[in-house]
Amino acid sequence: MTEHQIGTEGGGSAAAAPQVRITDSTLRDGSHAMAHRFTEEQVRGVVHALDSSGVEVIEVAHGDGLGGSSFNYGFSVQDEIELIAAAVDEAAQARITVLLLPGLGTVEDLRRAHGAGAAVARIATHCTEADVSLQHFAAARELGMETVGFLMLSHRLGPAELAAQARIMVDGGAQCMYVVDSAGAMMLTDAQTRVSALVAEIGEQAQVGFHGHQNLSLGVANSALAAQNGARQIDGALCALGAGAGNAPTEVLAATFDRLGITTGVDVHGVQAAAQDVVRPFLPGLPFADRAAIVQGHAGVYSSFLLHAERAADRYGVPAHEIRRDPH
Ligand SMILES: CC[C@H](O)CC(=O)C(=O)O
Ligand SMILES: [Mn+2]
Repeated sequence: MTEHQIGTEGGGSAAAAPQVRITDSTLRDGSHAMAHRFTEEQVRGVVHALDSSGVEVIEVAHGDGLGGSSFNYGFSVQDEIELIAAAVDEAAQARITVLLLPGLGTVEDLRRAHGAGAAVARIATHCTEADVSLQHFAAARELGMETVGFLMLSHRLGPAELAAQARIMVDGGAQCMYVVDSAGAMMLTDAQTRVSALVAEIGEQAQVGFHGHQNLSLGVANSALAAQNGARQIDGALCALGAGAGNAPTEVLAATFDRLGITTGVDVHGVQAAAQDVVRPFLPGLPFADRAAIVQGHAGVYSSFLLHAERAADRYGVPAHEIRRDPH
């Protein structure tokens, strides 16, 4: 085992801080699969269930982040600041996080989210564009928020180049840097080598995280390998609700980490109940690796394009998987 590996052999007493922090993104990434139609009642139900299961960080925003509600990306049915405030009100111990894509969301949006009680700011850029996030990290730190950097479509850069982009965000104020498999395209070694490279580059100053999608059904396996290679923050969503074939399911991550001896502080049975009894009843359909989602994972196409491809498929009578044609 290396110094970054964890699990049964690494120990961890009952009183110790969890080895991995699970951030649940049902109410943000899951918003893509809901066509951004979350209601306050649904938000309160999900937050209550996650919070009472010990999930420490819960993400709430439009699927494309703060300010995403628009003609281009799809309008939210209820204003995201109202949903954030409801989530903050409902949570007894969990902190609410928001995602912001510079250019889509603004520093002013971040201030509003902070004003509604959001405590963690996750700033996301394409994996080659870390430098566009600097003013947003500065603003988040000034507001006293915890900061996380999100390098989207991380499969598009090799480990060393990705680590160099992570370094830019850490120097700008990020306290954790995520390897983000937006397309669910990463093979097992892709996730391992990228997480290891980030740990080597920024591990002294910041944590490393992993966000996996299920397009090739590797989100959970990649998340487990990420944790075993030094990632300390891992994302999930109840019932896998998320863009493309969905995210690594929170309830499966919790059970898998438990079996691996990796502590998360999450009640394994509580999140299963949250998925089955709270989220499943309002799902429009179960996230699934159908043909269009597999094509997306195979070709490395952004998962949030699925909804738009499906709408275009309906409109123009062309199969969604052909719109996102696989170059391989
Ligand atoms: C548009 C934001 C995006 O959905 C962020 C994310 O979750 C990802 O890249 O996977
Ligand atoms: Mn995602």
